[in-house]
Amino acid sequence: MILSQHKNSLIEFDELQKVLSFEDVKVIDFRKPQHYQKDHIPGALNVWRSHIRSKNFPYSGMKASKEEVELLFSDLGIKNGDWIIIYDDMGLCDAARLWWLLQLYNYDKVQLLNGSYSRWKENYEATSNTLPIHKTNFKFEKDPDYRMYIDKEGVLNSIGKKLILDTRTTDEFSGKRQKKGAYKGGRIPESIRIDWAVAVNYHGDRKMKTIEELKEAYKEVLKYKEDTIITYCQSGTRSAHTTFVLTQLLGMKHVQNYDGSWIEWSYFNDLPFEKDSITTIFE
Ligand SMILES: O=S(=O)([O-])[S-]
Repeated sequence: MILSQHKNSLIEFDELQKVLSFEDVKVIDFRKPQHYQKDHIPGALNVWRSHIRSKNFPYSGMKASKEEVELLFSDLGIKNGDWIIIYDDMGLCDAARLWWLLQLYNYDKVQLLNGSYSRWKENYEATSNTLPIHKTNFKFEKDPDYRMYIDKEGVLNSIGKKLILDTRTTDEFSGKRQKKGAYKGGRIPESIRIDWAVAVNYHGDRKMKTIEELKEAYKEVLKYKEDTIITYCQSGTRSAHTTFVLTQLLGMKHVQNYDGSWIEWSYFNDLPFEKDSITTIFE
Protein backbone atom coordinates (compact mmCIF):
# COMPACT_ATOMS: atom_id res chain seq x y z
CA MET A 1 0.00 0.00 0.00
CA ILE A 2 1.35 3.39 -0.97
CA LEU A 3 1.42 5.85 1.88
CA SER A 4 0.36 9.48 1.76
CA GLN A 5 2.16 12.53 3.13
CA HIS A 6 -0.13 12.45 6.17
CA LYS A 7 1.27 9.06 7.20
CA ASN A 8 -0.50 5.80 6.60
CA SER A 9 -3.80 6.63 8.25
CA LEU A 10 -4.86 8.68 5.22
CA ILE A 11 -4.81 7.67 1.58
CA GLU A 12 -4.96 10.12 -1.33
CA PHE A 13 -7.22 9.84 -4.40
CA ASP A 14 -4.44 8.84 -6.80
CA GLU A 15 -3.17 6.21 -4.38
CA LEU A 16 -6.65 4.73 -4.06
CA GLN A 17 -7.10 4.72 -7.83
CA LYS A 18 -4.03 2.50 -8.17
CA VAL A 19 -5.24 -0.14 -5.69
CA LEU A 20 -8.99 0.02 -6.31
CA SER A 21 -9.19 -3.26 -8.17
CA PHE A 22 -7.00 -5.20 -5.73
CA GLU A 23 -8.76 -8.26 -4.33
CA ASP A 24 -7.85 -7.47 -0.72
CA VAL A 25 -8.84 -3.79 -0.81
CA LYS A 26 -12.35 -3.09 0.47
CA VAL A 27 -13.61 0.44 0.03
CA ILE A 28 -16.43 1.54 2.33
CA ASP A 29 -18.79 4.33 1.34
CA PHE A 30 -19.94 5.79 4.66
CA ARG A 31 -22.90 7.81 3.45
CA LYS A 32 -26.66 7.36 3.67
CA PRO A 33 -27.78 4.33 1.61
CA GLN A 34 -29.85 6.51 -0.76
CA HIS A 35 -26.75 8.49 -1.67
CA TYR A 36 -24.68 5.33 -2.12
CA GLN A 37 -27.34 3.81 -4.38
CA LYS A 38 -27.25 6.86 -6.63
CA ASP A 39 -23.51 6.56 -7.21
CA HIS A 40 -20.31 5.64 -5.42
CA ILE A 41 -16.68 4.71 -6.01
CA PRO A 42 -16.59 1.53 -8.16
CA GLY A 43 -16.64 -1.57 -5.99
CA ALA A 44 -17.43 0.33 -2.79
CA LEU A 45 -19.57 -1.26 -0.09
CA ASN A 46 -22.04 0.80 1.92
CA VAL A 47 -22.04 1.25 5.69
CA TRP A 48 -24.08 3.92 7.46
CA ARG A 49 -24.26 5.18 11.07
CA SER A 50 -27.24 2.98 11.95
CA HIS A 51 -25.26 -0.13 10.93
CA ILE A 52 -22.63 0.46 13.61
CA ARG A 53 -24.92 1.52 16.45
CA SER A 54 -26.09 -0.61 19.33
CA LYS A 55 -29.82 -1.11 19.82
CA ASN A 56 -29.39 -2.04 23.48
CA PHE A 57 -29.71 1.42 25.03
CA PRO A 58 -32.74 3.63 25.67
CA TYR A 59 -30.88 6.45 23.87
CA SER A 60 -29.19 6.45 20.48
CA GLY A 61 -25.63 6.57 19.20
CA MET A 62 -23.80 3.93 21.24
CA LYS A 63 -21.22 1.82 19.45
CA ALA A 64 -22.03 -1.60 18.00
CA SER A 65 -20.44 -4.59 19.71
CA LYS A 66 -17.52 -6.52 18.25
CA GLU A 67 -19.89 -9.34 17.31
CA GLU A 68 -22.27 -6.92 15.56
CA VAL A 69 -19.42 -5.49 13.49
CA GLU A 70 -18.20 -9.02 12.68
CA LEU A 71 -21.65 -9.87 11.39
CA LEU A 72 -21.85 -6.66 9.36
CA PHE A 73 -18.46 -7.30 7.77
CA SER A 74 -19.38 -10.94 7.06
CA ASP A 75 -22.54 -9.79 5.28
CA LEU A 76 -20.45 -7.36 3.23
CA GLY A 77 -17.98 -10.08 2.19
CA ILE A 78 -15.03 -8.52 4.02
CA LYS A 79 -12.25 -10.95 4.96
CA ASN A 80 -9.89 -10.63 7.90
CA GLY A 81 -6.71 -9.14 6.49
CA ASP A 82 -8.52 -7.04 3.90
CA TRP A 83 -7.33 -3.46 3.63
CA ILE A 84 -10.27 -1.17 4.50
CA ILE A 85 -10.48 2.32 3.04
CA ILE A 86 -13.37 4.49 4.22
CA TYR A 87 -14.72 7.65 2.62
CA ASP A 88 -17.66 10.01 3.08
CA ASP A 89 -18.78 13.41 1.86
CA MET A 90 -18.55 15.12 5.25
CA GLY A 91 -14.86 15.84 5.63
CA LEU A 92 -14.40 12.32 7.05
CA CYS A 93 -16.48 13.08 10.11
CA ASP A 94 -18.77 10.08 9.57
CA ALA A 95 -16.01 7.81 8.26
CA ALA A 96 -13.91 8.48 11.35
CA ARG A 97 -16.51 6.84 13.60
CA LEU A 98 -15.98 3.50 11.83
CA TRP A 99 -12.20 4.05 11.89
CA TRP A 100 -12.43 4.58 15.67
CA LEU A 101 -14.58 1.49 16.16
CA LEU A 102 -12.02 -0.57 14.25
CA GLN A 103 -9.28 0.77 16.56
CA LEU A 104 -11.26 -0.57 19.54
CA TYR A 105 -11.61 -3.96 17.88
CA ASN A 106 -7.89 -3.83 17.11
CA TYR A 107 -8.12 -3.92 13.32
CA ASP A 108 -5.32 -1.76 12.02
CA LYS A 109 -5.59 -2.25 8.26
CA VAL A 110 -7.76 0.80 7.83
CA GLN A 111 -7.31 4.17 6.16
CA LEU A 112 -9.49 7.19 5.47
CA LEU A 113 -9.67 8.68 1.97
CA ASN A 114 -8.38 12.24 2.18
CA GLY A 115 -11.04 14.38 0.50
CA SER A 116 -14.74 14.37 -0.18
CA TYR A 117 -16.66 11.97 -2.38
CA SER A 118 -18.02 14.97 -4.34
CA ARG A 119 -14.47 15.92 -5.27
CA TRP A 120 -13.65 12.31 -6.20
CA LYS A 121 -16.62 12.28 -8.57
CA GLU A 122 -15.39 15.38 -10.36
CA ASN A 123 -12.09 13.72 -11.19
CA TYR A 124 -12.46 9.95 -11.09
CA GLU A 125 -14.97 7.28 -12.00
CA ALA A 126 -18.23 6.82 -10.08
CA THR A 127 -20.96 4.25 -10.67
CA SER A 128 -24.37 3.14 -9.45
CA ASN A 129 -23.49 -0.53 -10.12
CA THR A 130 -22.88 -2.83 -7.21
CA LEU A 131 -20.79 -6.00 -7.33
CA PRO A 132 -22.10 -9.38 -6.14
CA ILE A 133 -21.27 -10.01 -2.48
CA HIS A 134 -19.92 -13.35 -1.29
CA LYS A 135 -20.56 -13.52 2.43
CA THR A 136 -17.66 -14.40 4.72
CA ASN A 137 -17.22 -15.39 8.35
CA PHE A 138 -15.36 -12.31 9.49
CA LYS A 139 -13.80 -12.43 12.97
CA PHE A 140 -11.54 -9.90 14.66
CA GLU A 141 -8.45 -11.91 15.53
CA LYS A 142 -6.78 -9.70 18.11
CA ASP A 143 -8.07 -8.83 21.58
CA PRO A 144 -9.92 -5.50 21.69
CA ASP A 145 -7.85 -2.42 22.50
CA TYR A 146 -9.89 0.15 24.38
CA ARG A 147 -7.18 2.78 24.66
CA MET A 148 -9.20 5.27 22.59
CA TYR A 149 -12.45 4.65 24.46
CA ILE A 150 -14.04 6.12 27.57
CA ASP A 151 -17.49 5.62 29.13
CA LYS A 152 -19.58 8.00 31.21
CA GLU A 153 -18.14 6.86 34.56
CA GLY A 154 -14.66 7.48 33.23
CA VAL A 155 -15.67 10.95 32.05
CA LEU A 156 -17.34 11.75 35.38
CA ASN A 157 -14.16 10.81 37.24
CA SER A 158 -12.09 12.97 34.89
CA ILE A 159 -13.91 16.29 35.36
CA GLY A 160 -11.44 18.83 36.68
CA LYS A 161 -8.59 16.33 36.34
CA LYS A 162 -8.21 15.80 32.59
CA LEU A 163 -8.74 18.00 29.57
CA ILE A 164 -12.23 17.36 28.18
CA LEU A 165 -12.57 18.60 24.61
CA ASP A 166 -16.02 19.33 23.19
CA THR A 167 -15.91 19.16 19.38
CA ARG A 168 -19.41 20.57 18.71
CA THR A 169 -20.53 24.03 17.60
CA THR A 170 -20.61 27.11 19.83
CA ASP A 171 -24.39 26.91 20.13
CA GLU A 172 -24.38 23.28 21.20
CA PHE A 173 -21.61 24.03 23.70
CA SER A 174 -23.53 26.93 25.24
CA GLY A 175 -26.70 24.85 25.40
CA LYS A 176 -28.55 27.15 23.01
CA ARG A 177 -28.97 24.42 20.42
CA GLN A 178 -30.31 21.01 21.39
CA LYS A 179 -29.84 18.52 18.62
CA LYS A 180 -32.24 15.66 17.96
CA GLY A 181 -31.52 12.72 20.25
CA ALA A 182 -30.24 14.81 23.18
CA TYR A 183 -32.37 15.21 26.32
CA LYS A 184 -31.27 18.73 27.22
CA GLY A 185 -28.87 21.40 26.00
CA GLY A 186 -25.51 22.02 27.61
CA ARG A 187 -22.03 20.61 28.02
CA ILE A 188 -19.91 18.50 30.32
CA PRO A 189 -18.54 20.74 33.12
CA GLU A 190 -15.12 22.30 32.68
CA SER A 191 -14.82 21.20 29.06
CA ILE A 192 -13.19 23.39 26.42
CA ARG A 193 -14.34 23.55 22.80
CA ILE A 194 -12.67 23.20 19.41
CA ASP A 195 -15.06 22.49 16.54
CA TRP A 196 -14.05 19.23 14.79
CA ALA A 197 -14.31 20.98 11.40
CA VAL A 198 -11.29 23.22 12.05
CA ALA A 199 -9.21 20.21 10.99
CA VAL A 200 -10.67 20.16 7.49
CA ASN A 201 -10.79 22.48 4.47
CA TYR A 202 -14.51 22.28 4.98
CA HIS A 203 -15.58 24.85 2.40
CA GLY A 204 -13.03 23.61 -0.14
CA ASP A 205 -11.96 20.08 -1.03
CA ARG A 206 -12.70 18.79 2.49
CA LYS A 207 -9.23 17.37 2.79
CA MET A 208 -7.40 17.47 6.10
CA LYS A 209 -5.48 20.67 6.69
CA THR A 210 -1.69 20.55 6.65
CA ILE A 211 0.15 19.41 9.75
CA GLU A 212 1.31 23.00 10.39
CA GLU A 213 -2.26 24.29 10.21
CA LEU A 214 -3.45 21.48 12.49
CA LYS A 215 -0.73 22.28 15.04
CA GLU A 216 -1.93 25.86 15.12
CA ALA A 217 -5.63 24.91 15.38
CA TYR A 218 -4.98 22.50 18.26
CA LYS A 219 -2.22 24.39 20.06
CA GLU A 220 -4.24 24.58 23.29
CA VAL A 221 -4.69 20.81 23.25
CA LEU A 222 -1.12 20.02 22.27
CA LYS A 223 -0.02 21.57 25.57
CA TYR A 224 -1.41 18.34 27.06
CA LYS A 225 0.43 16.09 24.61
CA GLU A 226 1.78 13.77 27.30
CA ASP A 227 -1.53 13.58 29.21
CA THR A 228 -4.72 11.69 28.60
CA ILE A 229 -7.39 13.87 27.07
CA ILE A 230 -11.06 13.15 26.37
CA THR A 231 -13.07 14.11 23.28
CA TYR A 232 -16.84 14.20 22.93
CA CYS A 233 -19.63 15.62 20.77
CA GLN A 234 -23.30 14.71 20.28
CA SER A 235 -22.84 10.98 19.73
CA GLY A 236 -19.13 10.33 19.41
CA THR A 237 -18.79 10.83 15.65
CA ARG A 238 -17.39 14.35 15.31
CA SER A 239 -15.19 13.55 18.32
CA ALA A 240 -13.98 10.36 16.62
CA HIS A 241 -12.76 12.66 13.83
CA THR A 242 -10.88 14.82 16.33
CA THR A 243 -9.50 11.64 17.93
CA PHE A 244 -8.21 10.62 14.50
CA VAL A 245 -6.61 14.03 13.93
CA LEU A 246 -4.96 14.22 17.35
CA THR A 247 -3.60 10.66 17.33
CA GLN A 248 -2.88 9.93 13.68
CA LEU A 249 -1.87 13.35 12.40
CA LEU A 250 -0.59 15.16 15.48
CA GLY A 251 0.97 12.21 17.29
CA MET A 252 -0.93 12.36 20.58
CA LYS A 253 -0.81 9.01 22.35
CA HIS A 254 -3.57 9.23 24.93
CA VAL A 255 -6.87 10.39 23.46
CA GLN A 256 -10.14 8.80 24.56
CA ASN A 257 -13.37 9.33 22.67
CA TYR A 258 -16.49 9.35 24.84
CA ASP A 259 -18.75 6.88 23.04
CA GLY A 260 -22.12 8.07 24.38
CA SER A 261 -21.17 11.76 24.28
CA TRP A 262 -23.78 14.42 24.89
CA ILE A 263 -26.75 12.19 24.01
CA GLU A 264 -25.91 9.74 26.78
CA TRP A 265 -24.72 12.39 29.23
CA SER A 266 -27.91 14.45 28.80
CA TYR A 267 -30.07 11.37 29.39
CA PHE A 268 -28.98 11.05 33.03
CA ASN A 269 -30.39 13.67 35.37
CA ASP A 270 -27.81 12.97 38.04
CA LEU A 271 -24.84 13.89 35.84
CA PRO A 272 -23.51 17.46 36.24
CA PHE A 273 -23.69 19.83 33.30
CA GLU A 274 -23.16 23.48 32.41
CA LYS A 275 -25.30 25.71 30.25
CA ASP A 276 -24.95 29.41 29.38
CA SER A 277 -27.98 29.96 27.22
CA ILE A 278 -31.50 30.58 28.51
CA THR A 279 -33.01 30.10 25.06
CA THR A 280 -33.08 26.64 23.50
CA ILE A 281 -33.39 25.97 19.80
CA PHE A 282 -34.44 22.41 19.01
CA GLU A 283 -33.13 20.86 15.83
O1 LIG B 1 -23.80 13.30 16.05
S1 LIG B 1 -22.33 13.59 16.15
O2 LIG B 1 -22.08 14.77 16.95
O3 LIG B 1 -21.69 12.43 16.73
S2 LIG B 1 -21.72 13.95 14.40
